[in-house]
Amino acid sequence: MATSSSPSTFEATHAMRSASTSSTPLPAAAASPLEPVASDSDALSGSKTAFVSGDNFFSWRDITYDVLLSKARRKEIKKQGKDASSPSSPPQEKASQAEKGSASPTDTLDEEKLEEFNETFPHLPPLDPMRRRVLNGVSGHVKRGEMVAILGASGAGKTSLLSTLSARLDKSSDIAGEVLFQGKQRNPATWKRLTGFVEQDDLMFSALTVQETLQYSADLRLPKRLYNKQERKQRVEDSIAMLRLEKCRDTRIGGTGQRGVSGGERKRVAVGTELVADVSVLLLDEPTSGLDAFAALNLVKNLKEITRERDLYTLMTIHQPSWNIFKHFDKVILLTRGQIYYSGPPALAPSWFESLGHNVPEGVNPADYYITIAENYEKTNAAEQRVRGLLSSWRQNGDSLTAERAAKELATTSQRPTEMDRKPSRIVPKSSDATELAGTWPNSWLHELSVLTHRCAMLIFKDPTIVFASLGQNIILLIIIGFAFFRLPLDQGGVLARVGALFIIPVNASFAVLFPILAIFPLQRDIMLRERSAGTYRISSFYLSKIITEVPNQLSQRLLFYVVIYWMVGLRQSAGKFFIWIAINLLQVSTAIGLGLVIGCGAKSIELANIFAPVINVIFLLFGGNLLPLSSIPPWLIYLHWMSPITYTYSALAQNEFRGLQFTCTADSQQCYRRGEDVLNQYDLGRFTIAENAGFLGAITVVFLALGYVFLRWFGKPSFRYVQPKKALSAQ
Ligand SMILES: Nc1ncnc2c1ncn2[C@@H]1O[C@H](COP(=O)(O)OP(=O)(O)OP(=O)(O)O)[C@@H](O)[C@H]1O
Repeated sequence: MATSSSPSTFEATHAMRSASTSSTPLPAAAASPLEPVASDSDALSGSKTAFVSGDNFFSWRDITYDVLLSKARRKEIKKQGKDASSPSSPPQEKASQAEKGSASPTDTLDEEKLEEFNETFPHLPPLDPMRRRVLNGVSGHVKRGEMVAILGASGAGKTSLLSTLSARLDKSSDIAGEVLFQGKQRNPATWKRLTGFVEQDDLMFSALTVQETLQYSADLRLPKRLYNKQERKQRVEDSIAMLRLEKCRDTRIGGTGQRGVSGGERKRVAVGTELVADVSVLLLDEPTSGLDAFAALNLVKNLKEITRERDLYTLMTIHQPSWNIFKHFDKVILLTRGQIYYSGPPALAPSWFESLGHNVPEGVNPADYYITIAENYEKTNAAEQRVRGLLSSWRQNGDSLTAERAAKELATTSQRPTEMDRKPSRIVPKSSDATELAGTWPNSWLHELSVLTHRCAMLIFKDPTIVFASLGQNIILLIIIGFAFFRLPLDQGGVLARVGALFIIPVNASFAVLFPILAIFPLQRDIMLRERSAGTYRISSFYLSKIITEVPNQLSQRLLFYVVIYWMVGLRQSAGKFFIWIAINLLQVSTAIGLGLVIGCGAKSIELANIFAPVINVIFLLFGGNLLPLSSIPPWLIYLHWMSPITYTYSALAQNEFRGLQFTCTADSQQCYRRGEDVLNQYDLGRFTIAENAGFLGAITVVFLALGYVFLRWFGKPSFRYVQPKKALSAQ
């Protein structure tokens, strides 16, 4: 494969090269008050990058994104630093690194390399040896109504660029550069509502239909004061039509083990959940992944139409597109090692690469070819030179090429690229001026609560698998426990069996309630995180909606169990005692719901939740029952006894049953309890009254629910970070 940059077959190459050497600013005629242009000669000192910005542009310049190296690697580097400063550091190490050639600017950071880096990129923030530079001086822009793709091999930095531009970044990374939307800094108060971000793992509720999914999104994201119910419905209808989802509107989304919409339709629905809102920027992370070539092409064509129709700024990452798909983009940005090696219309890519001596072999998909040549898959020096050649050619000449094109784009200043072939949009956003929404939520807290509660209830009704499974579990345990303790007699055997039954019933409840909650809550939490990163609703309304639906759901499921088991075991025949039995057990179920929410909100994944839940439950039953007498619990563990809901449930149920009960003794009884009070004294179950125990259970429920809320706030806060001009390596 030839790697030289001559002979040139690209007509613009000559012009480009001369432009780059003379550092020609953009033609003055191109600039207008509406479309301010920052060119080579202004803005960031030292930057060579042409910067196109203005009312019709979403632009970014010299983006750098540095991530912390792993702890072990940082330790190693620190150690190496110390060793290097000692005279005994091995010189051959440096030589071998230089020979290999680095994969990215920060893979090895000897002084020579730092110097070379600073000479090549004087306008970028210096490298930090403790960080890895994932994006290195990336610039570009999307014009209104354009669809742009970011392409590159795995690990090239595509998702990082998309995340930086969307501002969805974690706190540990360092970012620098400049991002302008319509010529201004992004406003943190409005940006998340202006952008629709379609994530790669399109999490959705499998039980809801396409229409329901879109309707809930519209009801939550469109402000009620601007859109009445009918208009929100209409927006969903229009989105269904735009995304060609008519045929599957009543089909469930589906998921693992549940038939639903096709992969392509699922992606469209994910796009739809963003598009029902008044977004201006549509960002998509690998929307075609997992789709066959036909479905992928259809999706891209559809996205292009929508981009035109709604005048969006659309930017997506894409992995190995077919040439057919590649051609559909208005512009493509090719990335390798966090740097651009081509940015421009796809139609001009062949000439650019040919000018560098890279002719696409016959029968090879050009898009694949361009991505492949920018990686050193062969792990040879020649391949390394090829990759470096591509990068340096773009650095030297590509920017000028971009500048030339930008000048042309700007010359057609107020015209959108597709003004001529645009259809009038079905959807006319009412809150496109996002300042209207700045600092406020789209809807009132009560509206959020009502929509979210409705959705939670629908999820229970429409996917009763978990409810049926828990009911089945309750019935099986009812039969086993009921017959094991069936109609207990009032003799000494009946005393011990009663003690066992009154302990095992709350223990069973704590497991039976906790696990069904953990089976569904983590997914709901992840969907909440995605929805909240678009500023959709408050955490408190989400959390309360969950409590409002989960409490009656669990209580009603358990109620039947408690009624029947009371009769089967043959507990006290008194209405008052029966209702106390029900009340105490339901209070304990509330503590189990609270614990489920604490674990569900606190554990980062369902796997972790399923590890924590049994451990916590076993601790509570061990220290809360009569397995371990109070006197034998070590003092430093005694608080576990007082924290356990089983302690109070068991004590209250035992008092309710045993107080005033008489037992018979036979001559051969080794130990005889004649009165129920003797049993309570023996097991130390009368420390608090029934009412006090009920109070403690109520208090534990409140503490658990509050703790769950704190965890949810803690882990559920989306992280947004905005680069600020000239504030290198800082973040908000
Ligand atoms: N927060 C982070 N911490 C550590 N490394 C990171 C972080 N973010 C990105 N990286 C690294 O940066 C590189 C680029 O990642 P990115 O996800 O942007 O690649 P990509 O081009 O989207 O790849 P893919 O197509 O496989 O998704 C990868 O090597 C990744 O491991």
